[in-house]
Amino acid sequence: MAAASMIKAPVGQNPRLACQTPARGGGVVRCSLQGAVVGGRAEWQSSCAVLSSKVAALGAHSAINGHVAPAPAPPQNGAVLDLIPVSSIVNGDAGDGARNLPTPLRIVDLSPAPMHGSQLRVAYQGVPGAYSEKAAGKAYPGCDAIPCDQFEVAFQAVELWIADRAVLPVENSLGGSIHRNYDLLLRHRLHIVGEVQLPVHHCLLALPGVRKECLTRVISHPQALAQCEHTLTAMGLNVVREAFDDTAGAAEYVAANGLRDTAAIASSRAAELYGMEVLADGIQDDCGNVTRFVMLAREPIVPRTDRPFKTSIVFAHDKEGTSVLFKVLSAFAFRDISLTKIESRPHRHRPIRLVDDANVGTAKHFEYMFYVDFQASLAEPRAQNALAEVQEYTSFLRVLGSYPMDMTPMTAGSSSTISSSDSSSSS
Ligand SMILES: O=C(O)C(=O)C[C@]1(C(=O)O)C=C[C@@H](O)C=C1
Repeated sequence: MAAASMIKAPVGQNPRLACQTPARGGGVVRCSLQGAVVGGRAEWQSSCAVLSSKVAALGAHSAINGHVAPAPAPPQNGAVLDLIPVSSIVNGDAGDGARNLPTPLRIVDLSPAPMHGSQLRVAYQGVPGAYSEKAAGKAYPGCDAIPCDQFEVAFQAVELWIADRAVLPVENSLGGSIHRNYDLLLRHRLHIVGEVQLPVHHCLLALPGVRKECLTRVISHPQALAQCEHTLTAMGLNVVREAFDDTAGAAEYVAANGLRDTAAIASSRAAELYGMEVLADGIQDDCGNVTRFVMLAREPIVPRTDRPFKTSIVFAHDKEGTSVLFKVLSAFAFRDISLTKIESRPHRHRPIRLVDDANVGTAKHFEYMFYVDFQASLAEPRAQNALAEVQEYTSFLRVLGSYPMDMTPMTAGSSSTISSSDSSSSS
């Protein structure tokens, strides 16, 4: 994996944000997989079927990224884009006279990649040595891993064709959900095309020669600090904890500034990269510490039924009471579809709802977006029927992706390669 220089967040306003945010202005939209407005149950089912066939057709056409259907190119100021392979012209399919014609531009030629090559470019948050970089390598062996200084930048790198995929953490077995990425999934239009689970093995790193007793501070990513909290206390260290953007970045910071009173929590690879010493190995509070990452792409993959799939959705409702959530969950329970995750996040545009004076006027309700992962493929009729039913109960529903489950056994320290339909075709 080659590492590029880090992509930084653009300074100033982001003109793309408005069109990337669904349900803007406080309203709720009814949308299908592609964000189109749809109506009742029958329409939902037919749009599922239409989408499946469209994606399948595109997938068959794709020569760029294996099973992932090619996305439309970003607007190119009137440039004409053509997916016809150059070889069909050069090989004479278009007649002798065509041999001297200029070669048509292809989508891949227009990519503003900093390291343009044949490898898949995968954006992750952090600097080399971060766990996210390792997850990118596990998801897409041999990829060009592109470091980004923020999660948001990794999303934009894919949207702007600087990267082909992003690999981002969404939950950890000790620290729980990484809420920022749930919010970003909703604000951006990328699709989840896979998941990868990474055992996370933390080390306490300090400059060579520094002893534990000299430490007054430990810095790391908040998730890493949370995952080591009990061990740090049990070690008897008299240190303050400070949050840093990412684990490897914390190690780099200590090394670059020659801080002899500060340790970083990071990987052993970060120790090697930044010339740090490992003071303690395996300091996570649980030896089975695992972080789940999702792989994101501009286009969805073709849902299949020949292997275990997971589907991720997000929904909101505007009806009073709690029965909506109960009904939604029952739509899966009645079809024997297991849920693997449920997460609620405050509704960005409707965080509080005031009840009017006639209803005493003091009650305030928080409103939520619900994220649910369930174990079924969107190609299965039971999943389509469950979603059709969910749509009847909700005011907003979006499918974030239907993708192969990471089935690798989670033994401590294991980092075997997964083979999803997306990753296996990309390396
Ligand atoms: O800081 C890193 O190394 C990361 O890759 C980020 C991150 C996270 O956001 O959860 C990833 C895995 C670990 O759980 C700790 C930190």
